[in-house]
Amino acid sequence: MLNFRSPETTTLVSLANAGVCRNGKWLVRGVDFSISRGEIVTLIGPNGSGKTTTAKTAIGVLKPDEGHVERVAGLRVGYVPQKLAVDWTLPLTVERLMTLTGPLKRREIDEALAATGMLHMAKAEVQHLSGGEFQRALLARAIARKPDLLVLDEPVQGVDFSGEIALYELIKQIRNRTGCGILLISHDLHIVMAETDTVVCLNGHVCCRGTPQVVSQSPEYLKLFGRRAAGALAVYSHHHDHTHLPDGRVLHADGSITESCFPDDGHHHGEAGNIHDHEPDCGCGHHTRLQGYDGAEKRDA
Ligand SMILES: Nc1ncnc2c1ncn2[C@@H]1O[C@H](COP(=O)(O)OP(=O)(O)OP(=O)(O)O)[C@@H](O)[C@H]1O
Repeated sequence: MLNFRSPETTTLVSLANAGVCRNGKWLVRGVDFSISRGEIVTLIGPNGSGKTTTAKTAIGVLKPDEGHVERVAGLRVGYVPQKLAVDWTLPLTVERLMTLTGPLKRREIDEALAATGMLHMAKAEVQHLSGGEFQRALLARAIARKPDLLVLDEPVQGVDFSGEIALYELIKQIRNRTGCGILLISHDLHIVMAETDTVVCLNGHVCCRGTPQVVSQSPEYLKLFGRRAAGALAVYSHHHDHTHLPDGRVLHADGSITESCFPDDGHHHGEAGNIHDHEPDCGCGHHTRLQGYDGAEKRDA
């Protein structure tokens, strides 16, 4: 297998202090990360935290209003958007979906459908596909033009647990076979694809980042999710020093509340990677978003 993490690996995209502003409001700000060939970067964060905005900025669909984005010359991007503007009242087969936005050779269509296990469904109507089949069809469409970078915006949405594991295994196979870089947006705040090299946690800015803590060795995890899941999924443990309240204001560790984050927010005291083990009620903004704001006593110390 190729050594994807060697230091000489090509950087495909890098963002430095990137920010996007609309109607006087910063949608994301101060975003730094890069994606290299063969690398998997996963963006997580609550709804509206700027994941899609960041991904679109990385691939050049949006221009940053501050900071810089650099892309390797001639970068080919395969993009699976979160939502697809398709008129569902019109008949549309899987193979027609493949060429909606540009021509492909028969061989390219068949190869991509075969790689995603969808060749037998080439003539099926897209409207009738299951959630997992639909995501596979979108993946086939994205890989057909042999991208250097694959951007997948919530590729496991509408897919059950076992379908999610199968999709992550497929994404891993695509990375291993083609060596492309992958930017993945995850709908889950704590469970990410096990192969993820770097998790970037957004909440209008980079709250924290690091490697997921691979738990496949843990007997408790194996008991809970089974061996197959342990190979595909990993837990990203993280811990924030402030909480984003439902009304958009920010509750800080000292109990003060401000309209927005401080420049140094999201960073922990001293250690590399900002990764800590934590309890489900550690008080990071994500939990309070999920569970409802329940007071200052659950804030980080
Ligand atoms: N063109 C725009 N003009 C104004 N606001 C926008 C625009 N695009 C996105 N937003 C806002 O920016 C914020 C970030 O949106 P974005 O879609 O990037 O978040 P997200 O983290 O991907 O969310 P989700 O998990 O719900 O998909 C949201 O509050 C959204 O309403």
